[in-house]
Amino acid sequence: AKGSVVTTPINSEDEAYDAPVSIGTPAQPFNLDFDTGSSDLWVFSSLTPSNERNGQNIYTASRSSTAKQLSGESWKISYGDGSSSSGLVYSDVVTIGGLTAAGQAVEAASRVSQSFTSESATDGLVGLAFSSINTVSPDQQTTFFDTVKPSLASPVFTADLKHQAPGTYNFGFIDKSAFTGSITYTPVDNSQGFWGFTSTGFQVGNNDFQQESITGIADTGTTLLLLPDDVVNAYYSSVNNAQNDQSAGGFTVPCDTSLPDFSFGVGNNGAMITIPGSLMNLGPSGSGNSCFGGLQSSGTIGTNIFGDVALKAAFVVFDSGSQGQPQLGWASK
Ligand SMILES: O=C(Cc1ccccc1)Nn1cnc2ccccc21
Repeated sequence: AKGSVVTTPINSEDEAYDAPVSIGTPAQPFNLDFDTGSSDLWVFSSLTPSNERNGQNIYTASRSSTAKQLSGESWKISYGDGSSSSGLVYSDVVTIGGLTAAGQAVEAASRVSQSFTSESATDGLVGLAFSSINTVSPDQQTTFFDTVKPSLASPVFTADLKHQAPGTYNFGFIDKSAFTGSITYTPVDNSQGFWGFTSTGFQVGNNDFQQESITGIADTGTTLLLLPDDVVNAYYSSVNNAQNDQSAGGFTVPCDTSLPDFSFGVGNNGAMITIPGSLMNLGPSGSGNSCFGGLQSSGTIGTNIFGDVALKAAFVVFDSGSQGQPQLGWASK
């Protein structure tokens, strides 16, 4: 089987990307954030207090003839940015891009934190990291990808995010028309449950390539590209009037400045993904006439994060192991 679903930026800053998902019988429609940085499929629900909702679609299990509560099961998740949600668990039919997962764990929120409430465009998340970090307790559940994997023509999914334009998540196949050149594969360390890999280094504009092992995760659920301070300083030191403005939350640049490209190395054959300078500006920072940089410090996080700013410059293959070992494939587009 194969699936293909269109994913769309939720706002003019490409802050996150939603895609349509149907849950239950008859189908209840949702717009969910596909997140390769977590492994819970959760939705706003009839359990979510009305003062924590803001127009989101809600899942009502009692209206689905195929919903079954997983008794005694619950979930509770917190994300790196401090946001969180928790609730109860049902199994139900979940359809994404023509692919149907019967008996998928659907995590119904009985509470959500403020940033989820205020993001009215997003009704929840589809976790696409490894099932080893799914939070359902006492019986851990599988991600949508793991649930449908046995039925897929190939145990892969791909992410093709775009700047201010619809992109695509495909399941079970690689669309050769979606990228240029060849795909460079690199091994994945999934010991922490993420799509972890090591980039071989970086390049600012047309300067020399800087060889530096940069270990991080490919995370569609994170907006920014979060890298070590030496990389971030090398980039912004090449931008006139760039400044690290704590009141803005990081590096800002003058909004009318053309920015250098930023490239990062993948694989052991010298391949690079190049983020055009235009995509390194995320728009007004909220203070002064400065704009917020798409590259920021991973500082105290403990890992580097190749978020949407990086991923939207590439066609990315999340390969769970057609060769036994999970791997990430990177291609330009
Ligand atoms: O939380 C983060 C970014 C982050 C910030 C600081 C430390 C570590 C990571 N991304 N993310 C990934 N999936 C998410 C889902 C919801 C909210 C944020 C999400």
